[in-house]
Amino acid sequence: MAAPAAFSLREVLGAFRGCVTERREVLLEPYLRGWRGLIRFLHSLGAVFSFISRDAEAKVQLMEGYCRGERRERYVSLQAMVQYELASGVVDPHKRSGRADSGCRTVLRLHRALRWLQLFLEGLRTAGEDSRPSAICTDSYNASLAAFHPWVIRKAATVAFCALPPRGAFLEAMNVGSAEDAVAVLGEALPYIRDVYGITQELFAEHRLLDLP
Ligand SMILES: CCCCCCCC/C=C\CCCCCCCC(=O)N[C@@H](COP(=O)(O)O)[C@H](O)/C=C/CCCCCCCCCCCCC
Repeated sequence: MAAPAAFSLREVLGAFRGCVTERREVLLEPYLRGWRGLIRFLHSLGAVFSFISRDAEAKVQLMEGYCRGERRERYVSLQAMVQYELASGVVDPHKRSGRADSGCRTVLRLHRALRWLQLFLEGLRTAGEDSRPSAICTDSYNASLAAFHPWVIRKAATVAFCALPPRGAFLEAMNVGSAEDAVAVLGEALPYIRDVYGITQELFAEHRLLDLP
């Protein structure tokens, strides 16, 4: 069997660039492809991150199942998915209980993680050469995802972040050339990630889906 292709930041950039349509809809196929690329990168960082990649992978897989399933036309975009799952009662923003496998709930977890990613990449791009990815990652996590995680996950995540390589090695692992090249590609990728995050946030807020249990 062929070895999985190496991570490239350009692929992730391409996926997130292809997410938003002219009508400002977020397409699920490239969205999940972007996540697949990120998970691949996480694998390359070692087994200490596997509890994180397993969770992200399970969520992406669940969504891929919907995108290829019987109701795939309902899962072409986030907007179509929200409309369908609300109309069919798969999710109900007024009830505390809800289906743990709904698309809206699953995307909400990825969406919150996208905010972490945005902060982390912004930090990596703008911090000085002596900065440590572990510190930037911890700060970005505390400012975003941590609020949604119980103590034990926060603790495990913070310990794992300490294993991140130094900035130079981290940027080179993105496979776009030198650390300077990687910083330039991050600068290109960030507006697309920000846009996808902003549209999703607005959509979920409009339908009161930001607190789905
Ligand atoms: C552009 C390349 C450079 C950056 C590369 C970053 C690669 C990151 C890849 C994946 C990010 C992980 C996404 C994690 C999704 C977590 C979703 C979540 O919040 N799940 C929790 C709640 O789910 P339910 O129980 O409600 O179903 C779940 O409890 C979480 C469990 C695992 C721990 C999650 C810790 C998240 C830390 C995020 C930082 C990742 C650190 C990567 C270091 C570069």
